[in-house]
Amino acid sequence: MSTVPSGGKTPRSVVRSPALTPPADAIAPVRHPQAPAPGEPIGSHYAHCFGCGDEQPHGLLLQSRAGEGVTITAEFTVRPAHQGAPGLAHGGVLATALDESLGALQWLLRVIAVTGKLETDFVRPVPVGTVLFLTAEATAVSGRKIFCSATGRLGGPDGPVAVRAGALFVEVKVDHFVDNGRQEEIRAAMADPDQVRRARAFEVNP
Ligand SMILES: CCCCC/C=C\C/C=C\C/C=C\C/C=C/CCCC(=O)SCCNC(=O)CCNC(=O)[C@H](O)C(C)(C)COP(=O)(O)OP(=O)(O)OC[C@H]1O[C@@H](n2cnc3c(N)ncnc32)[C@H](O)[C@@H]1OP(=O)(O)O
Repeated sequence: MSTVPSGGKTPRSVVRSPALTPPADAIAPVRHPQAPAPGEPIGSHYAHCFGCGDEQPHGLLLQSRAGEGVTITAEFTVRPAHQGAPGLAHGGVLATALDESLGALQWLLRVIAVTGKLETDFVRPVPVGTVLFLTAEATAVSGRKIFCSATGRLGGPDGPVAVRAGALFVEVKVDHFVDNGRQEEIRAAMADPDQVRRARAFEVNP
């Protein structure tokens, strides 16, 4: 019989697909001079975002803070709306939390990017009521490609690892959203000066 506690897993090395390995000529990510200071909260990029928006009552309401270098920390409280099995978070919701925390790195790089690839490891079940403590880090940049990884821990920043992700984000222009988003929401976003300012600020780099 295993001595591993219920729900626990022996740590194993993470194997990522080749697309998540930066090429030899990739460079280290550079923290933008106007990035929020370490410890500063990173606001929602869009009020209707399922990951961080406060106008999504069943969303994750994930809250992020800037860390040192090109890192962020984030917290997500698992609520009953996020269940997959009785009393446990849905894996897709946990993937969303990882995706959103990785997305928040954009505030430190000051580029707009979308997830091209997201690889997730579900290490431990995450009960409803858990506060998932996430860290995310940009690890390399190659042209428009941003390589990054994230980890989610149960109950505290030093809690047991529950989820991990490796990801590739691809830099895009604001037009990516304008050209592809449903017109109703794009029109509303464009009519909101704060939203437009937020988006345009990312397109002007020193
Ligand atoms: C007015 C409204 C404005 C709203 C925005 C406002 C503010 C934004 C500010 C801040 C944002 C802050 C936080 C955001 C937080 C969000 C977190 C959630 C993020 C998401 O949840 S976002 C949704 C899911 N996401 C998508 O909806 C993407 C759909 N997709 C596409 O739109 C295209 O697919 C795209 C653009 C990815 C690439 O298309 P493309 O034509 O531009 O470029 P291309 O294909 O050439 O790829 C270039 C290089 O990336 C490699 N590459 C690409 N994809 C790969 C893959 N899957 N695996 C391996 N490599 C891949 C290629 O191999 C090539 O590599 P190489 O250069 O070496 O050849």
